[in-house]
Amino acid sequence: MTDHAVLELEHIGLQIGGARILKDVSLTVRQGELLGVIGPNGAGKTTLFNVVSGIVRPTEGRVLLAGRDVTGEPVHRRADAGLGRTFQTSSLFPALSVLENVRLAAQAKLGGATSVLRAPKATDAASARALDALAEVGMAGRADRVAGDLAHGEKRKVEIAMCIATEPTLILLDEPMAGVGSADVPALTEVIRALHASGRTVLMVEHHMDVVLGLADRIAVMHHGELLAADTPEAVMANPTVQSAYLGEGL
Ligand SMILES: Nc1ncnc2c1ncn2[C@@H]1O[C@H](COP(=O)(O)OP(=O)(O)OP(=O)(O)O)[C@@H](O)[C@H]1O
Repeated sequence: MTDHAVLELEHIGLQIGGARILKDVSLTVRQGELLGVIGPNGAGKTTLFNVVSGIVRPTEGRVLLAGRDVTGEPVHRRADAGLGRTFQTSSLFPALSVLENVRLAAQAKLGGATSVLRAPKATDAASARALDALAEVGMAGRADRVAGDLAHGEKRKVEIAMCIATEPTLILLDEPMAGVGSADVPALTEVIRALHASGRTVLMVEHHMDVVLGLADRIAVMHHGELLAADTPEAVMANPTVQSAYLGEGL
């Protein structure tokens, strides 16, 4: 991990109608860091992710990617700037093969897919990148399978491969364990651990506390739209404010 800030959230606020969904959230993600975001249901975690990726524009504050203010920029410009994201629900094309799914993601980033002259070369580069990404998540052996036929945990791995095929500088994982059977959680956890070990920067919302505690360098705790704490897993678990926010919710 370095001190270089990949993402900076400065005093983020979001007001929708009379409701204050996010309140003065300031947070920095450093290069190579895995930062877990936790909080009870409705705390504002997904909304915060949407602010980072550009789906939702905050009513207050700034979002900086690698020091550049992207607050007013749309989703695709942030993707061009190095932001990669997975979603809570599956984003795979079920009728296409695993490789085709990942290649489409790589092609979208490499460009050239719409150019007749550059298409073959771009396709080769995209295929190579897609195979590398599949190997990284342990799915190279499944490249020719129809995506819709995969087990849920495997689909999640392919979605992560699609994300890394775009070579992002910051990866947002939105509840990567959502819908994954408990038997598949350890393998998926290891995929995320390996992503982090390879030096990638990851911001992850996850309800599975064991997973977050086992993977994160730091944990940010959201509650009622506020950031209660952002600290090491040990410090967060020992924090009385965090404990009371989770009272009755089984921290
Ligand atoms: N567009 C919107 N209009 C009104 N309220 C909204 C909107 N988007 C989110 N909210 C509210 O903001 C709060 C935070 O929602 P959010 O989905 O970000 O929470 P969360 O921490 O991700 O919850 P969960 O863990 O259940 O996914 C909730 O009370 C939600 O109802």
